[in-house]
Amino acid sequence: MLEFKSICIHNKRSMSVELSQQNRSTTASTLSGTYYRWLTKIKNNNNQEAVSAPHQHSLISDVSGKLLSGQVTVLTGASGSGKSVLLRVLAGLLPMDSGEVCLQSVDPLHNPSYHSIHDTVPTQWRTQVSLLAQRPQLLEGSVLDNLQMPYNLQAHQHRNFDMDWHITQLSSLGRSADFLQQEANYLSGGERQLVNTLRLLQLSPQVLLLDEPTAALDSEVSTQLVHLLVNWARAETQRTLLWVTHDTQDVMPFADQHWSMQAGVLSKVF
Ligand SMILES: Nc1ncnc2c1ncn2[C@@H]1O[C@H](COP(=O)(O)OP(=O)(O)OP(=O)(O)O)[C@@H](O)[C@H]1O
Repeated sequence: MLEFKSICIHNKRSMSVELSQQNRSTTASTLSGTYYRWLTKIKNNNNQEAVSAPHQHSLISDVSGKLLSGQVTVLTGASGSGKSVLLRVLAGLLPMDSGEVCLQSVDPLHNPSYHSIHDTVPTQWRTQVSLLAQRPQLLEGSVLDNLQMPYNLQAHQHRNFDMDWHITQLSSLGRSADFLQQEANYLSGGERQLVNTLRLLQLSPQVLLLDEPTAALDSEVSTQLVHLLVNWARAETQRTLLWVTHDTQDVMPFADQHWSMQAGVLSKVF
């Protein structure tokens, strides 16, 4: 289960205003007279702007929620409303200005443990809370090279690559084992997303954050991928999915929760 509370993120403009205010204060303490009064006036003007228009400077405002184990949560909202920003924060890829994200796990003896994002090494956090990004980055080489790549990383060196598992998943996506030998550089956008998805799923994170995973796929493969992801989530009780999409048709029948993001504010639809 992943719980997040009171997350706030300001955009760069407001951060640069805050920083420049701090710099001006430091400089002003060494000055006096006209220049000091001028600096104070600028500072006050900036403060008035921030007070009169607080939401202009927030990408995410006081956002809280719970992703329960075994559940699929669908997140919708207008373009630019902050959905991807929230996913990146939960994955530990974007720092928050305030708030908490906490992962609850249960060991084989059913003892719960809690890990705060603030106290966990980022690489360790991302082995359990993984983001499937909108624009997949693949390396030069074959599909197989890309799928095997994570096992070179220290965080996954103790795991073994399972070729049979990949062939089974590819078959459910209408692809034969020959797909593994294709050059990643020549893949279509949709095929790149399939490789990216399998590359993450094989590592078995507890929380999977999906940023429009079916956007580049035709409707047949899109339906196949939705089934693959939902089946994957349901295969282990601790897994949970947070699914950002503009196309709810395929995934909504599997949704346990539906959230909506509007201008950085999260609300519950059900
Ligand atoms: N690191 C950042 N610093 C400042 N602004 C950012 C940053 N990342 C995103 N933004 C801005 O935050 C807003 C929300 O972006 P986000 O990518 O979360 O939108 P979205 O809801 O996922 O949209 P879409 O549905 O089109 O993918 C946008 O205006 C974007 O320009």
